Amino acid sequence: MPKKKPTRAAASPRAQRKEKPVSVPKAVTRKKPSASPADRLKIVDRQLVQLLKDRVRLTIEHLQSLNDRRDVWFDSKNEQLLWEELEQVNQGELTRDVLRGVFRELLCAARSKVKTVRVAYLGPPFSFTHLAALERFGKTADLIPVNSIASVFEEVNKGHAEFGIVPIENSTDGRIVDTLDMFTRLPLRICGEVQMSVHHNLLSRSPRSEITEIYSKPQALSQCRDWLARNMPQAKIYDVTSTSTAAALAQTKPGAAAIASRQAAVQYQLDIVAETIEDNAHNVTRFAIIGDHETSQTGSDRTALLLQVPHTPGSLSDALTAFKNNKINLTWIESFPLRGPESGYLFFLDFEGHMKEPRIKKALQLLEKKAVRMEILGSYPRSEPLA
Ligand SMILES: O=C(O)C(=O)C[C@]1(C(=O)O)C=C[C@@H](O)C=C1
Repeated sequence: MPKKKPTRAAASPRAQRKEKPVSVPKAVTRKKPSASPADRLKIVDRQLVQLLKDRVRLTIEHLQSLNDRRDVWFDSKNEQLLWEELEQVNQGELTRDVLRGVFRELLCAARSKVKTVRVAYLGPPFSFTHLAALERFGKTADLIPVNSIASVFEEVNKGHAEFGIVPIENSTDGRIVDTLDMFTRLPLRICGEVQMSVHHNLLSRSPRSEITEIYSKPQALSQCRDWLARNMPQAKIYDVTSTSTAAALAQTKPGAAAIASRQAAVQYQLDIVAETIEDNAHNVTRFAIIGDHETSQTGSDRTALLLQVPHTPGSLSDALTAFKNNKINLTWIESFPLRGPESGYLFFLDFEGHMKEPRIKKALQLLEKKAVRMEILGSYPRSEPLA
C-alpha cells in the first residue's frame, strides 16, 4: 500500500505540536478569485485619469512654449501629426472618430487653460454649425450662438468673438451665398476649415400622419428635396434661419416637423420620425473658421481668394493661367454678380497651397496685375471629412 502523502496541515510545525487550530480568514485559505470586470475597470480608470492628466499637463507645457500665443488654437502641424499617430496605433474596438473625439476634448481643455477663446456660430444650439464648432473647439470653448451668418461675421468683426464658424459649401447643394457675400463686405480671413458629414432627420412631436408643416434652413430642405417629394408631398415647406431654429419651432407647434440633426432631437425633445433622409448619402458640408489669424504652413493647405477681373472677353481665362503656369490645383471657383450699378462678376477661388510658398506667391503677384480687385482671404490647413 503506498504511503499516504502528508497533508499540508499535518506537515506544518503547528500541527506537529498539536496546537489548537487558529481560525484563518476564508479569503486566504480559498483559491484567490480573479478580479471581476468591475474591479479591473476601477484600476484601469484610475490609470487612465492619471494618464489623461499627464497628457493635458504636457500639452499645456508645449502650448506655453509656442512663440505666438495666438497659435494656441491653431497648432495645426502638431495636431496633424497627432491624428496620424493615433491612426497608426489605433487598431481595435475604437473607431477613428471616437478616438479623435476623446483627444479633441483633451487638446481643447489644455488650449482653454492657456488661452480662452470665444467663438460665434449660427445657432441656436445643435445646429450643424454648432456641431462643427464643438468638433473644432471642444466643449470647453465659449461658444456663442447668434441667429444669422451675417451676425457671425459682425460678432467677429466687432471683436466680440475671436473666431466665428460658418457653413461655406455643401457637396449636394453647392455654395452658401450668405457666407460668400459677407466676405465681400467685411475684411475677415478664413483661418481654418471643418468638413463634416451631414445626416438629416425628420423630427416632430406629432406622428408622421399628422405632420402638415415642415421647417428647416433652405440648404437642408434642398439636401432632402427628393425624399420630401416622395414621402411628404402634402406637407407645406417653410424656410427658417437654421435647422435648430426649426427644431425649436417643432417643439411647440402641433403638426410641425423640422429637418435637423439627431442631437437636435434630444435637445428639443422631438421624436425621430424618419432618419438619414438626405438625398445623397455622402452629404458633406464644409465650414470655414473666420477671424483675423494668420495660419502657418502645414504642407497640406488651401488658400482662398476674392477676385474681380475686367468684364471683357478672355479676362478670366487669362487670369487663370497664373494657376496653370505655376502648377497650382484650383479646387473651387464661384462667381456672383457685383452689387451696385457696375456690371461684372466677383469670383471666389479656393486652391491647394499656402500663400507663403514661393510658387503661390508668384501666381498671386501675376494675378494681382490682371485684377481689378483681389483679396487673399487666407491660407489654412485642409481637413478631412468627419463622419
Ligand atoms: O442650419 C444649420 O444647422 C446649419 O448649421 C447651416 C447648414 C447650412 O447652411 O449649410 C449647415 C449644414 C447643413 O448643410 C445644413 C445647414
